[in-house]
Amino acid sequence: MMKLKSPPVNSLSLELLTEFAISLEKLENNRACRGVIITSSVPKIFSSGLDITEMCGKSMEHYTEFWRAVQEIWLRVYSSSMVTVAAVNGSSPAGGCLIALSCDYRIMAENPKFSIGLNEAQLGIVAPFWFKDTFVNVVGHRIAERSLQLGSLHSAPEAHKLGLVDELVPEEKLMEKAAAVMAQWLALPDHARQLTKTMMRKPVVDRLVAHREEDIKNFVTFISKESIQKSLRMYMEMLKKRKS
Ligand SMILES: CCCCC/C=C\CCC/C=C/CC(=O)SCCNC(=O)CCNC(=O)[C@H](O)C(C)(C)COP(=O)(O)OP(=O)(O)OC[C@H]1O[C@@H](n2cnc3c(N)ncnc32)[C@H](O)[C@@H]1OP(=O)(O)O
Repeated sequence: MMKLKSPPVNSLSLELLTEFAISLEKLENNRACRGVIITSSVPKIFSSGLDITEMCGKSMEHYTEFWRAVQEIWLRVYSSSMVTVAAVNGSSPAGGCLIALSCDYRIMAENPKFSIGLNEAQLGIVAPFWFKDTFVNVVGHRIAERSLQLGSLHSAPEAHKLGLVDELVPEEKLMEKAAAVMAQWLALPDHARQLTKTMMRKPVVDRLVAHREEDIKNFVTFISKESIQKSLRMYMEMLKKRKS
């Protein structure tokens, strides 16, 4: 099991992304480890997505390093040879949702206060093509398009209805259910499951691998624009105001 632990809200900072990638690599290289459940040890939050402070007021070099780390974590989770189950035990906007979408199966706590989705448009930013492709592969083109254009965050019941999560279970049963799903998936021979997973996901993975440097350049150019920086600053202010 891998538990995201970066209070208060599990923002995906460069440090957390780097630790996450190293832990995944260790598991991937351990022949005895055939599956991983990804969850959070922060109450009510799976992950608040990418750490916005990493994308605000920093240098081009920093944005480059940060975006490479974001790409890396997606590549590792999405193309993992292990069975990956997301036990979504709290809200999961944007980058947090991407991690869940990149797993093989998603189980979410059935709490209507928890929400999940790719809400980038609400921040005035655009989800890159590989976020979009991952989303489309889970929910289909029409639902993904509407949800992305509106930057929707869906309540747990709504997310289940749309197919964004596979199952809802009472909060106290989440880990038990995740273990049961893992056992079901691990009952199959690894090689057949792995080859099938690769067949389904390879085109999307290959697309980023082929355009990785271009994608970094696009991100750095986009995020460095003063208008985008202003939107991000306003969003952070809104988060702080909402609190007080
Ligand atoms: C055309 C070419 C295109 C190329 C473009 C390429 C790429 C651009 C796309 C980049 C992709 C970005 C994806 C992302 O993940 S962006 C992040 C999106 N995340 C969010 O919108 C979530 C925001 N947070 C929340 O909604 C809430 O915090 C919450 C997660 C629901 C939790 O609520 P609550 O428990 O009430 O906690 P607070 O709101 O009080 O937060 C506590 C604390 O944490 C700070 N914070 C929250 N989220 C983030 C974050 N993502 N990054 C950094 N900091 C965050 C919040 O400001 C509070 O701080 P203070 O205690 O200091 O006030």
